[in-house]
Amino acid sequence: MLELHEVSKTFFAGTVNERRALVDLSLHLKPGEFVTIIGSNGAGKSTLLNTVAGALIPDSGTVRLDGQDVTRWPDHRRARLVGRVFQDPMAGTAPAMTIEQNLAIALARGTRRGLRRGVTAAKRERFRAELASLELGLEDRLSAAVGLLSGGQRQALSLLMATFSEPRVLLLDEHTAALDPSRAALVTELTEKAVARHHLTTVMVTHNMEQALRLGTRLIMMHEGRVVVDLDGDRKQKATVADLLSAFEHVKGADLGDRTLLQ
Ligand SMILES: Nc1ncnc2c1ncn2[C@@H]1O[C@H](COP(=O)(O)OP(=O)(O)OP(=O)(O)O)[C@@H](O)[C@H]1O
Repeated sequence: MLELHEVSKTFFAGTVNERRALVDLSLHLKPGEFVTIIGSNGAGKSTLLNTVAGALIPDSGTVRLDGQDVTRWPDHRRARLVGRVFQDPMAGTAPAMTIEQNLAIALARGTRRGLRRGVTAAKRERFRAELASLELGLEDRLSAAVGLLSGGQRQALSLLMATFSEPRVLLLDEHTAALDPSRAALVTELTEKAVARHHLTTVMVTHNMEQALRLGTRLIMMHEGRVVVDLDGDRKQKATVADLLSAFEHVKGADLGDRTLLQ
């Protein structure tokens, strides 16, 4: 479903500021696989997601999505294939537009500009039903400006917008990190439901080790642009925070950084 083969990306190559963000990184995800990614600061986690989304083109290597080589496709060309939710609740939605306008844009994602963005009665009914599944009462606020919603509500809406057109891969970039604990728990629960409902192939970056262990079917740890630990099946199920910490200790020079949460 998602195949990264020997992908490398270096910023400011050949200067004193050179940063090797991804180093010959290979990662193959089967359909429906849900991988959580942890790693030290600057390990390359966001660069990996940007490379899958097409926000960054790698220096070398290939990215294949659903069997197609998308390595050189710009992000707008991949929009239909990739859903993404960012850490910042403000990033995924247009605040001045209404809930239904935002949903209409998400539904039209990847189709030709200007086509099919209008809100018809049939679409409105679908939006109402989808919003009701969030259980936040948003189905009665279709005409409300998104800027009026709380951070948690906006993140739930962003998640819905990223998933309801069933992308081939869903990218979650620390999408619960900016929320208070109860809202983070709600968005996490909605994430699990959406992934299960649409059988989404998912890549989630998190600094929360407990979350990385509990969610998903596979866990990878990155360091200096490489995958240094890759656990799935029983090995992931049985792993503990202590195991992850000890794995980090065995990676030369690894520093968890001050943003990592152990539970
Ligand atoms: N647009 C950019 N321009 C220059 N350097 C960049 C850029 N994006 C990332 N880098 C560098 O590439 C390396 C990997 O960064 P990246 O943001 O992918 O790491 P990360 O694992 O997401 O880190 P964090 O957990 O701190 O968010 C870092 O050294 C970073 O400074």
